[in-house]
Amino acid sequence: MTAPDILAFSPDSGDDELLFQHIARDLRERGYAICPGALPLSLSEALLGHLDTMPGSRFARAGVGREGEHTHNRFVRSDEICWITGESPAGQAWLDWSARLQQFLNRQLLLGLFSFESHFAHYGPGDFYRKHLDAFRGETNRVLSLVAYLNRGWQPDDGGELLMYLDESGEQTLKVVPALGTLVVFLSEEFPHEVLPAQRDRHSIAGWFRVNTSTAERVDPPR
Ligand SMILES: O=C(O)CCC(=O)C(=O)O
Ligand SMILES: [Fe+2]
Repeated sequence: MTAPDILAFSPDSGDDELLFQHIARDLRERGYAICPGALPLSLSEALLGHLDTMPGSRFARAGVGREGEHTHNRFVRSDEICWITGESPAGQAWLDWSARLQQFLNRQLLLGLFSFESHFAHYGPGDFYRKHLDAFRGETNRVLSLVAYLNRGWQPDDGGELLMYLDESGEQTLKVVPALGTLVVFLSEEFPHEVLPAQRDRHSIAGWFRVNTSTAERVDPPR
């Protein structure tokens, strides 16, 4: 297993431009970017504060599959999610920040990202999400996946890593610790990945930038 070098950002830098440049460069060069401590601290704090106030009833068991084939398959994933609509100030701040990233990447990489959907995810102890792709080649308009972790004090033996498969053979993998402020961005069609079970509650946001296709009117899948 080889872990490519990862450039860390100071969470206090407050300089989105530098971070966005780093993400754009890594996406261009290898199709993914992993940025520990990169989510602006004020945004992390706001999202954590919001999570604290959210009743568990706002979360619903996550499903898999597209519209017609949408199912709740406990063998594939066992987390629960809550879509981010922007009705809370923290949710809106997240959407604003993601919109700035979208605009930057569109300018730099001409990706034509058109919209963004995202949800909070909660994995309880033992929960997992088996190996999957966020988009299937030619079948969907999810282009870029964005994950942000919201876990203070994550310890090495807490588990819950994101395991990314970097090559077709599945030999080259990368484990990402879901520590507060770590961001992962990757081409949705290119990288299978899975969430390993954790020993404790694991909070994150998962989001997808989409292009506008002829099927864009459909709710596809977000559920
Ligand atoms: O939380 C993570 O590390 C990744 C989640 C994920 O793969 C997904 O929601 O599609
Ligand atoms: Fe995923």
